[in-house]
Amino acid sequence: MQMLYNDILSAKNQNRKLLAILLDPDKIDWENLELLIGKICSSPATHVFIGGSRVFTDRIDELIVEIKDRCALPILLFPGNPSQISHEADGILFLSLLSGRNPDFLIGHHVKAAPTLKNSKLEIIPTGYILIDSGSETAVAKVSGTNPLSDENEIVSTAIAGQMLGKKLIYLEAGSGAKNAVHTQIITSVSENLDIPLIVGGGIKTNAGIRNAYDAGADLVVIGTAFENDLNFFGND
Ligand SMILES: CC(C)=CCC/C(C)=C/CC/C(C)=C/CC/C(C)=C/COP(=O)(O)OP(=O)(O)O
Ligand SMILES: O=P(O)(O)OC[C@@H](O)CO
Ligand SMILES: [Mg+2]
Repeated sequence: MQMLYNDILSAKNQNRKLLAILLDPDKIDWENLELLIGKICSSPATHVFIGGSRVFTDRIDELIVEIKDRCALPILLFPGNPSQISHEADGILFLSLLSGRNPDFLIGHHVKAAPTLKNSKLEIIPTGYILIDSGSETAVAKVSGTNPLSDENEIVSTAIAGQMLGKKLIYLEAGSGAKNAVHTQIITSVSENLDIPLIVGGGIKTNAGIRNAYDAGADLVVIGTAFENDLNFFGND
């Protein structure tokens, strides 16, 4: 049963906006984990995403178990490669980097991960991942050796192709800590051309930035760096 996906879909249909906090397992302050989890639980977040373009720690399982012990939010893996798969999570954004032409990130990592995922209880959500130019080179561009897109027509066409390929979500990514978030005009054009839910993330630094992304047509917004830097971010304006 596609519980997680059905919830995202019904939220979209009811215009109920969703918010994910992205945790990079390498950047966890383990001494203050309880505080972090408390802040996540009392935040407006509806989901927790876990991942990074590169992750070196072997404590992903432990991190997820700790969060699940204290917090009821669904946990979705957001992996840069197959080494980040944890069976403790609820689901996985099975990302294909549609903005690039690197076969490893279009299908190669997926082939490697498939046997493990087939034997797991993780809910698998095929996701078209589109890297958008945000003013400077991002970690995703570096690890994948691909260029971000900047042309609006190409971005919209890529998103439509993703939906036609059967992706269940489209994710417009400016890159973690990006100088500029995805432009509202791009979010609107893409959302008007899609039936499936639209995720937007990267470089959103204020609560007003979250609202702008929602108003432009994002169904789910991802916040990583701003929350990492300030655990009271969601109390600010
Ligand atoms: C199918 C499996 C198992 C993996 C898919 C692999 C693909 C196609 C990934 C897409 C490209 C990619 C490298 C995505 C990483 C997404 C991510 C978690 C970004 C988070 O931010 P970071 O790039 O780690 O930022 P920092 O450098 O600030 O930590
Ligand atoms: O860290 P930030 O800039 O919030 O980006 C979140 C996420 O979209 C990155 O993959
Ligand atoms: Mg990272």
